[in-house]
Amino acid sequence: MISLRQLSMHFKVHVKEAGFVGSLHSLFRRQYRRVVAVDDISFDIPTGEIVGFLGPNGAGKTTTLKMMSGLLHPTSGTVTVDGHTPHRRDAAFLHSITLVMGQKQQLLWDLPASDSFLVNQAYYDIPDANYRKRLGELVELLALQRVIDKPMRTLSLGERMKCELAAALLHQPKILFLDEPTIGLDITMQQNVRDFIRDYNRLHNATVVLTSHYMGDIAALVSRVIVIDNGELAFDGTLRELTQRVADRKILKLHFGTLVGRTALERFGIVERLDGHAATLRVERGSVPQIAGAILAEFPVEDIAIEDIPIEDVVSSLFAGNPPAGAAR
Ligand SMILES: Nc1ncnc2c1ncn2[C@@H]1O[C@H](COP(=O)(O)OP(=O)(O)OP(=O)(O)O)[C@@H](O)[C@H]1O
Repeated sequence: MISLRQLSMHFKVHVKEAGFVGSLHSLFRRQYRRVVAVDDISFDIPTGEIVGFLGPNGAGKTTTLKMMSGLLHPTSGTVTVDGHTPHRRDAAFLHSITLVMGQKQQLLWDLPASDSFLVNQAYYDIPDANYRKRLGELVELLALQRVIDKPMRTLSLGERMKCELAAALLHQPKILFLDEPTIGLDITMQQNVRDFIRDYNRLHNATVVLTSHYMGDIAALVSRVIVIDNGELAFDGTLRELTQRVADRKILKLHFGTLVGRTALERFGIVERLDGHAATLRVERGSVPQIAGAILAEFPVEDIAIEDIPIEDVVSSLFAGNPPAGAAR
């Protein structure tokens, strides 16, 4: 179980004055600005859950992950991970977690991954038999057979990411902090990494906390999303609840018995698509029953379906800096 209580992180940032004279000034009279990266966040994550962190750039997601994995000491509040206080970084805690940062490579560039794996074996004190078994499983699951003996610098981005994941999981952590694990990967490789994370979660009942800008990762993996905006908790619930709360519109998919003109349909909502007898309309959520009724009365409708706004659209509006209205759970 991971528990955050009123967790905050403030950074003190040196403010430099502009120009040469300003730089001189700053040398003698240093001025600081406070950046509130995380502001009074509380939530619990039970063992075995996969949680997605969403929010615009600079919202505080990575800072929260760093506090949960013990890289940063919170300014105030508490975080406990399976009873450990992360920033104390005691051995039992370090053995139970892993942190993978998609933007930051941790394996040595000039060495093959197999050498870095041995370093991790020594660091985590993994007995030989266990090491060979786990490595075998990871190499198999991630299809790394032809990759691990080549120097990292000769590998593709996707191959490097898979090696990073293998190295990060050799000690079989129960808690995975994954910061943009699929960044820069092509679609097939993203899918492979996603499948792998899901399998690992099921196999080991591992808790996974994930940030990603890729909707595919979120939709495929997480049962719960936590939205952070401007350092604050903006939403905590399921993807479906998020869609319902954020989207003030719904989609009407219609199939008509005859051709229907665009202008006739525009009276009811935004026409997203009109293709022969098929049309897609975006309509106000609250007016769906009246609009559907009026369309059915006016046109020869053969089929009608009412759907939520695609989750991709919901999330891209979050990343565009329009946080969901409504209080956190
Ligand atoms: N070491 C630091 N010193 C000063 N400010 C920092 C530091 N680390 C993060 N920040 C600031 O804290 C805020 C939150 O940053 P953070 O990296 O946690 O956001 P994020 O949600 O992970 O963003 P992104 O999606 O772009 O990775 C930002 O304003 C960032 O500039």
